[in-house]
Amino acid sequence: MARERGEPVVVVRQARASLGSRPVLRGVDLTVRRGEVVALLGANGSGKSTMVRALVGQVPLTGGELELFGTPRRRFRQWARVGYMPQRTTAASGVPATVREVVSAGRLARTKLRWPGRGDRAAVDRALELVGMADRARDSVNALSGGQHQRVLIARALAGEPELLIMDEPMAGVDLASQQVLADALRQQVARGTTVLLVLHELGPLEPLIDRAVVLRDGCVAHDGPPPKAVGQHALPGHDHIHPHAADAAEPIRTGLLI
Ligand SMILES: Nc1ncnc2c1ncn2[C@@H]1O[C@H](COP(=O)(O)OP(=O)(O)OP(=O)(O)O)[C@@H](O)[C@H]1O
Repeated sequence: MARERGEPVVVVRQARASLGSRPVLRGVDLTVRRGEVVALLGANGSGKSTMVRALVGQVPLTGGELELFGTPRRRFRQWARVGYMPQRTTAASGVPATVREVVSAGRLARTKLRWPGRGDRAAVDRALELVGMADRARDSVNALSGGQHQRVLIARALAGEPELLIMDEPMAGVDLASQQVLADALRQQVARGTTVLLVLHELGPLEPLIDRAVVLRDGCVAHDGPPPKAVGQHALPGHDHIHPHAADAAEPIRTGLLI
């Protein structure tokens, strides 16, 4: 893809972090430049969520450095420039809120204490349109399916019109039709120049959007380069090419990146 590459938006240098007594990040290097769409891949427990949670300040580093928009993370305050979608949670959290209210919360870093204006409402409308939830705006989030919750959480991240979008497994538990809707929403966002860092298990319908894949293994970077070409499980580096019908399939061929 021939998008203009700009200055680094995310810089991670030799990041180290522990959860409890377990070292989870063991010297991660990662750079995402303006306009890039980077997928963070890796097996369960390889440290992907911990890496993006460290970026948004939810996990402290025990070593190394993080920068957002050229500013060291601990001094970074411009959170309106960053949209974060956490790993699958429910948008409901027991609070009786409408879809529109949850998505509007994505504007808070921009509106701060002022009353939301026309521009804010337009941004919320656009985000709801993008994920195909405009007709559900007045519904309670408690009445949504899992995939619809994901759409609402993505709309909440988009509503803030962030320059950098960080998403942790946005496609988890989402059916193929919804994945396509979300991929289209993301494509439109990327066309507007948004930089994206995504934690993914497989590339799926997002594959054409991904510029680069960074694969973590045991808290270290095992691969940083072009994304795998094919779609689905077979697309993942490290997928064991073993098939039940294969005559001598005793030894799986490991390409070695995920496991
Ligand atoms: N609160 C915690 N306390 C202790 N260890 C934790 C905690 N949260 C996660 N871990 C461990 O940290 C490691 C990395 O977890 P992380 O969630 O970053 O992995 P991941 O690559 O995102 O995995 P997944 O694909 O399963 O979401 C795992 O071994 C996990 O068991």
